[in-house]
Amino acid sequence: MSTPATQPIITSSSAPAQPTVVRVGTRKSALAMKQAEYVVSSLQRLHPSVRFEIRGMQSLGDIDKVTALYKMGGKGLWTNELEAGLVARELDVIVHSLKDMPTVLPSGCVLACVTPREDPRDVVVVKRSLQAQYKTLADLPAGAVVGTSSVRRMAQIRRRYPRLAFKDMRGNIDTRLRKLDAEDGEYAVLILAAAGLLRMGQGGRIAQYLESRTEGGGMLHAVGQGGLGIEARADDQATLDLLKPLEDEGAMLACEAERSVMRTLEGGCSIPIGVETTWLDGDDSGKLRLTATVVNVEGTEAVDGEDVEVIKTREEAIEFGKRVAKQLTDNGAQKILDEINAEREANPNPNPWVPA
Ligand SMILES: NCc1[nH]cc(CCC(=O)O)c1CC(=O)O
Repeated sequence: MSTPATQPIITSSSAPAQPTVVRVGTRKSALAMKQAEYVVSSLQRLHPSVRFEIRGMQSLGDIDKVTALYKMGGKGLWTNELEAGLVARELDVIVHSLKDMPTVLPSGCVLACVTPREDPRDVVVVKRSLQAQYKTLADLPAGAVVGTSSVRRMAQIRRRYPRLAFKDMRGNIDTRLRKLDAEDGEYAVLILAAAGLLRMGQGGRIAQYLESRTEGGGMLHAVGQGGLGIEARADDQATLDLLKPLEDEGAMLACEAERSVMRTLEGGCSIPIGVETTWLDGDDSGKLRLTATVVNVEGTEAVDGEDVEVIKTREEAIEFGKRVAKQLTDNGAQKILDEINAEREANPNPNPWVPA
């Protein structure tokens, strides 16, 4: 059979040809656009002959600012439209805040690359007019209002500082800072991710870093916090090859372990879980410590788990995450998870849960 003249000549090399245009999808928020611009400029330097185009898309979570987030389903709220575009081949990659990326991806989609991680910790931001008086959570007087929509953050802080009050706070980072600083505003502090503030050039607003060793009470961050995840189609080898050199292996392994804890525990629903991962004894030891906590909404109960293992591959990271998840369920996390799920089904929860 003769080959029609219009068909490309297939060479013996298995490497797919470089694409000429790569369409990069992202949410349209200022932070998401900044993150996509960072990824695109890094890719552009690596691959000068490829054209990278950013497509900002509004997600359901951005468009509907009224419906309580938990009623909109939680998982995938920020990413469903983008993934539909990826599957339909209208996009070639998606740049996500890893923490907003579901732990289970649509069939045919993969987490292709995790870039170097920004500081994963949560931080305290103090209202401008109170900055001279208060530097840390421990400084705050009884009844001071902490702004956060995250059950994970609220429950962990409430456990250590039961005298503080909590109030929902939604919106993009700039909106939240404006609401915090408003003269007639009721918030004393906000809890935010260091990463978002740093990327938005607002690092100067950070008053206190929260972590497991924070004096007065530890705080574990969200799964994937501070990381950027790049999603692509599993069968798009040419694009996967373009992304490979951007990967930070240490960040990828740590984030895969964190995501595995979450994936193992969550079943059908997102859950309030805090984590912390640390590479021990220098970069080359391969020894990863993973700490995790599951908290109840009231902040009265928490179940903790921790382990150290040598992790060299993605598969090992995922198995490690499963073992820490098992430790959490062995220690009683299932009771907390069942309560959260039962409450969610039974009653339109006045405290919408935001996966932050
Ligand atoms: N929940 C929203 C969200 N998703 C990603 C970030 C920025 C930090 C990051 O990359 O983890 C934020 C803001 C925040 O939690 O303060």
